This record gives sequence, C-alpha cells and structure tokens, in this order.
Amino acid sequence: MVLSRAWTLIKHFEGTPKLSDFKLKEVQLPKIKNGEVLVEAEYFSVDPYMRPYSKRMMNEGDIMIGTQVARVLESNNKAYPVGSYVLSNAGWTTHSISQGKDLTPLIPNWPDHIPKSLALGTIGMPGLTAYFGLKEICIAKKGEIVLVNGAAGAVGSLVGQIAKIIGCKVVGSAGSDDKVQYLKDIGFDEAFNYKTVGSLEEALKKASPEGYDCFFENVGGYFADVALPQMRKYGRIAVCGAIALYNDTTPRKGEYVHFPLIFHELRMEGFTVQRWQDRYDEGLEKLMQWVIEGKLKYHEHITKGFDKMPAGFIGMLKGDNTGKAIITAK
Ligand SMILES: NC(=O)C1=CN([C@@H]2O[C@H](COP(=O)(O)OP(=O)(O)OC[C@H]3O[C@@H](n4cnc5c(N)ncnc54)[C@H](OP(=O)(O)O)[C@@H]3O)[C@@H](O)[C@H]2O)C=CC1
Ligand SMILES: CCCCCC(=O)/C=C/[C@@H]1[C@@H](C/C=C\CCCC(=O)O)[C@@H](O)C[C@H]1O
Repeated sequence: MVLSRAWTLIKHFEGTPKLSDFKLKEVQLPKIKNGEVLVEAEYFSVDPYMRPYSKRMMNEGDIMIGTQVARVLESNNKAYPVGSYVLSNAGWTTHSISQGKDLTPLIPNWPDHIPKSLALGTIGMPGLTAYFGLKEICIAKKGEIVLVNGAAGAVGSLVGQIAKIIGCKVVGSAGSDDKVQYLKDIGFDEAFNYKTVGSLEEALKKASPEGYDCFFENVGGYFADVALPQMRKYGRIAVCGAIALYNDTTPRKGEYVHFPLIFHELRMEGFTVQRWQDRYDEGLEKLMQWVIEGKLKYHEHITKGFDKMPAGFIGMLKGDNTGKAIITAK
C-alpha cells in the first residue's frame, strides 16, 4: 500500500493566493487493478492559468490542478512499463493511480543529458505555446520586430529566442534588473525593467523607434494599453495570457483597443495552445532539436520539496522565477 500526499484547495482565492488557502492531505492508495498504473511524481509545474482556472474548474476541497513528470512505479498496463516516465495531469499529489487516459509518455529517445523536468517547460506546454503562438498567430517573419512581455518567464524567454532563430529583432520586458540581464544573455536585442522605467511609452519607443510588427502578449492591463498604439501597420498581436489581471477582484478600466486596431489595421487573436494538439509532435521535436543544438537556452527556477508547492506557486505569480517555475517532489 502506498501513502499519497496531496495539496487541496480549501478556499477559492480572493486576490493573490495565500498559504492558508491550501491544506496538505494524506491518502492511502489501494492496490492497482487491471489496466491501471501507479505513478510517483518527480517534478511539478506551477502555471499562471491555475490562478484564474481554479475557480472555473475546481471545487473547494479538490486536489489542486496541474501537470507533473512522474515515474511508473507499478503497472498493469502494457502502454506504461515500470520505470518509464510520463506527463500526468493528477495535480499536486505525490502518487496517483490511473487507467492511463490522463498520462502521456515523454517523447521517445529523451536524451539522458536533458533534464526530464523540461517536459514541463521548454520541451513541454510552455515551449509549444511560444512555438505555435509565434508561428501561427504572430506569423513572425525574418526582419520583423517582435515585442514580448513577461519575457523572462517560461513562455516569454522562448518566444524571444525562437523569434531570434527566425531572424527577427526582439524586445522584451521583465520585472527585475537580473531578469533584464538574463534576456540580454540569451540574445534579446533590447530589454527593460517595466517596474523601474519612468515611462513605459518612452521605453518601448527607445527600444524600437520604428514600432512593432508582432506583439506576443502575456500580461494585459496597462502594458497592452501602451503597446497597442506602437504597433506598425498590419501588425499581429497574439493574446497568450493576461497575468496582470489574474488576481483582480474588480474589473479594470483601460484604453479602448478599437482605435489602434482600426488606424494601424491590426489583427489581435487569442489562443490556447491546445489548438495545435495534433501538431504537438512537430513542435516538441523542433524544441528538443534546438535545445540539443544549443540554439534554445533553458533556465529553471527550482523550488525544492513537495511541502513548498503553495509557496512555489505564489512565488511564481509574484515574479520570483526566471525561466520555468518547477517544484521537485523531494
Ligand atoms: N494561451 C495559452 O495556451 C497559454 C498561456 N499562458 C500564459 O502565458 C503567460 C506566461 O506564462 P508562463 O510563461 O508560464 O509564466 P511565467 O514563467 O512568465 O511566470 C509568470 C511571470 O509573470 C510575471 N508577472 C506576474 N505578475 C505580473 C504583472 N502584474 N505584470 C507583469 N508581469 C507579471 C512575473 O514576472 P516579472 O518579474 O517579469 O513580473 C512572473 O515571473 C501567462 O499569462 C499565462 O497565463 C501560458 C501557457 C499557455
Ligand atoms: C483567463 C485566463 C487565461 C489563461 C491563459 C492560460 O494561461 C491558458 C493556459 C492553458 C491552460 C488551459 C486550462 C484550461 C482550459 C479550460 C477551458 C475552459 O473553457 O475553461 C492549460 O491547458 C494549458 C494552457 O493551454
């Protein structure tokens, strides 16, 4: 018999989540039946979507939603041999039993020298988001100018690097001077700290006096208000996320989007990465290839220990992470 530990949401968040919104539970798991698999988590992802979607998708008392990289401990299912690694949607729980429907094997021939935690970041959902969002929504082309906010995070840091691979000029914004230095280290042409620039409008103009062809939007709110009028004619805006709004308890007031959209003839389109589910293999192979070739640099912000899951989640929302925020099980 295996003892599983799980973090449950005891209260829907009001504004920024607090440690006291979560409670650790222990559950004795039964023996696995025919077709079932028992997995043990090694790495957990904490993602911004957990903040707004927890209210839409969870009841108080549920195990927190989320993805993990796990190792198969026991198996009565040929598709998942003991010792193999899978992505699991079991959420914030150390051990879980499943029929295999919510499991995905890691891509075949995962090289030993590439950390398996990257299946939650650069060679996983955030990597795919950057790849398809930039290719299919921004339609970024060689010689164009790309703006990305939340640029030092899991998605943003890849958007900038993939745009450089395509041959674009890349401008990024992030919330600390260390993050700005990181962006320059990984090849961004221009980067600034949105928290300390006196004027966001001037910072955007200084970074690219010609304006922007593509805007990969991760943040929302004031940043978008200021960025939209700086788009060039026929510019494309990929609305990937809006993290500045996720903790809001009352709707914000802001600029009308209509005027820049009309005057600059812009196309603004929201997406979730699942749209390209049937092309994930293509994206993951490309991301893995770029990592192996050293064209995509990865950085993980690692919080050690399952006990720290809520702190790691809250820290990511506050901006503690450079690159992908990961929690290790041990
Ligand atoms: N559409 C889709 O399918 C997907 C969308 N997303 C979205 O992409 C965005 C980035 O996600 P991801 O890369 O995983 O997360 P990150 O790794 O970028 O982590 C979140 C970062 O957001 C920044 N942030 C927090 N609050 C604010 C704020 N008020 N204003 C500006 N920045 C803020 C912080 O960095 P800083 O120090 O710079 O403030 C923080 O580190 C999110 O909006 C997310 O919801 C992600 C995956 C899929
Ligand atoms: C208003 C919140 C925007 C969040 C953007 C974001 O980060 C999206 C991430 C998705 C996430 C989607 C999760 C659930 C979809 C539920 C759809 C619904 O109708 O409620 C996860 O799947 C990974 C990213 O694709």
